[in-house]
Amino acid sequence: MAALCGRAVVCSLAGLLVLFVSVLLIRTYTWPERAVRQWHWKEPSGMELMEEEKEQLIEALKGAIRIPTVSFSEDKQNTTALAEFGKYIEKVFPNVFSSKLITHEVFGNYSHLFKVNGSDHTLQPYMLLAHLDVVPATPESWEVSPFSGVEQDGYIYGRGTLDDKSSLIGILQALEFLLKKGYKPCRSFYIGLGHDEEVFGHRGAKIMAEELKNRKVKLAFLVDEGLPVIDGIIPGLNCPVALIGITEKGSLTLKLTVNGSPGHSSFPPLESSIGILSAAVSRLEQNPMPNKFGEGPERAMFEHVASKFVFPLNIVMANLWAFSLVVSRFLAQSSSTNAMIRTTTALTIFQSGIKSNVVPPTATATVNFRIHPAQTVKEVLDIVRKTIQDERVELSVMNSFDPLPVSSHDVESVGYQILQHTIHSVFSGAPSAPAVCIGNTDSRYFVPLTNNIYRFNPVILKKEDLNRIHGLNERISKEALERLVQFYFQLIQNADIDKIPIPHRATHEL
Ligand SMILES: CCCCCCCC/C=C\CCCCCCCC(=O)N[C@@H](CCCCN)C(=O)O
Ligand SMILES: [Zn+2]
Ligand SMILES: [Zn+2]
Repeated sequence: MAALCGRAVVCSLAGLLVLFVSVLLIRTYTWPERAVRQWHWKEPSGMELMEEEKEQLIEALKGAIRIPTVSFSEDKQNTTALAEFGKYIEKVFPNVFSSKLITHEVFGNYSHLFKVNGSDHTLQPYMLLAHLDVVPATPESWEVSPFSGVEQDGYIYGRGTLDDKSSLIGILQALEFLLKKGYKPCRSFYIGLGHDEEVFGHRGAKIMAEELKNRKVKLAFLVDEGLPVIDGIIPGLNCPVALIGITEKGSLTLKLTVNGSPGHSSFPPLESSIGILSAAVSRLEQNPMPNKFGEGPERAMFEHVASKFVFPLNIVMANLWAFSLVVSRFLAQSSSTNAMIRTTTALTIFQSGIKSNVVPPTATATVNFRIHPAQTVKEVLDIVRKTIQDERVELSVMNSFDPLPVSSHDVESVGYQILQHTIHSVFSGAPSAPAVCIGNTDSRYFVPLTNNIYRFNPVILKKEDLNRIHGLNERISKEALERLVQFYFQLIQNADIDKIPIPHRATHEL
């Protein structure tokens, strides 16, 4: 009897296991079979650049890098360089500045807004954004001078080659080439070039967005800087994947202050302001914000590219219903993937003390949180207070905003489809996936103008290049720069598609 029962249990378990494995395999090998509406794409012209055009493009970027448009803080920018940059683009892109199709305005002295007037006024305009300011660079730590625009081994080096002068020059150069070829757009579009993105964009992009809103402009979609085509960044993903930022993390910057008792270091207080503050920031770092994998759009990103993972990770990614805990633990292991799954905590400034035998009265620290789409500023603040649990640590909010709305990214979404199609043809069939942009962009000011904001940097980025953004030896290969221009060249032409999709066969999305 007991033996019979035992056998029944074993059979049931085996049956369940077979069922479980079958579900895993069915989901893996029929995934993702989403129907994509096929639009009636016109063939964009002139995909290949001529040698002379390539040379012009490379010189245009080098010249832009040599103008040190550095933003140190909101009140400290290199305004001489910002003004020079305005004259520079006027000289390098004469057709853009003289075309009768284009109007040009300056905002906040150094930001530029172009409107390229299309022939079909029934089509809603779209917008391309980039910025001309850059973060500071410490020349002594670089292999080449960061503002020399030096070319070495097929790369152009310099601050801004990835963030964001390459895109700025790419957009203007693509338009310059198109105008030279006699191109006239059907759909109108705006180009916004902000001059203070790296220090919040209050005087550039924010003012431009407010003015467009006053003019009652509504945008079909907007493309700004953002996530790249990643290559080798997610272990097990066996091809480059273009990540399209359909939302952007929120941000909270806190200043922590401890006022203690100052005095002679020969009879120090039992607890100093430095000690109390250090313990508080250490608690914040040692207790990361909760893992939110699966509660925001990051889950869709993995599902989109599930079939591109090597075996057996393809099974795991196509079955996140069963494996999301394992995957989230795995993603928490590296800083770039960790940033996708939780609100991050970055200790960025720590200040106290003036002399070795003086106990300082005050210690301050700045902590920057990037807020996961499934959380809010308020929730993060509550967790911070609970984690620090020390009333001697005063908290003040320096700036904050909640995560940005999720843009449409379905088969009916014109902007997303135009972007996806352009990526597919320029990046040799690379799949794209919706994702969460972990950095912040000027595009957030345009939320009142459109529900369709996409943050995408048309450059392939490998793991070893990640730290060059805002870091040392920032660079772009000449080949990547050419591809970037081809991307904007095609995007502008593809955006001329009308609103009526041609019903077509269902096919793989990727
Ligand atoms: C599944 C993991 C995939 C990880 C991929 C990580 C790829 C990271 C590559 C690029 C980073 C994206 C950067 C997006 C643009 C950020 C622009 C920027 O630097 N913005 C500043 C604004 C500063 C405003 C004033 N503080 C920022 O976010 O700090
Ligand atoms: Zn940038
Ligand atoms: Zn930046």
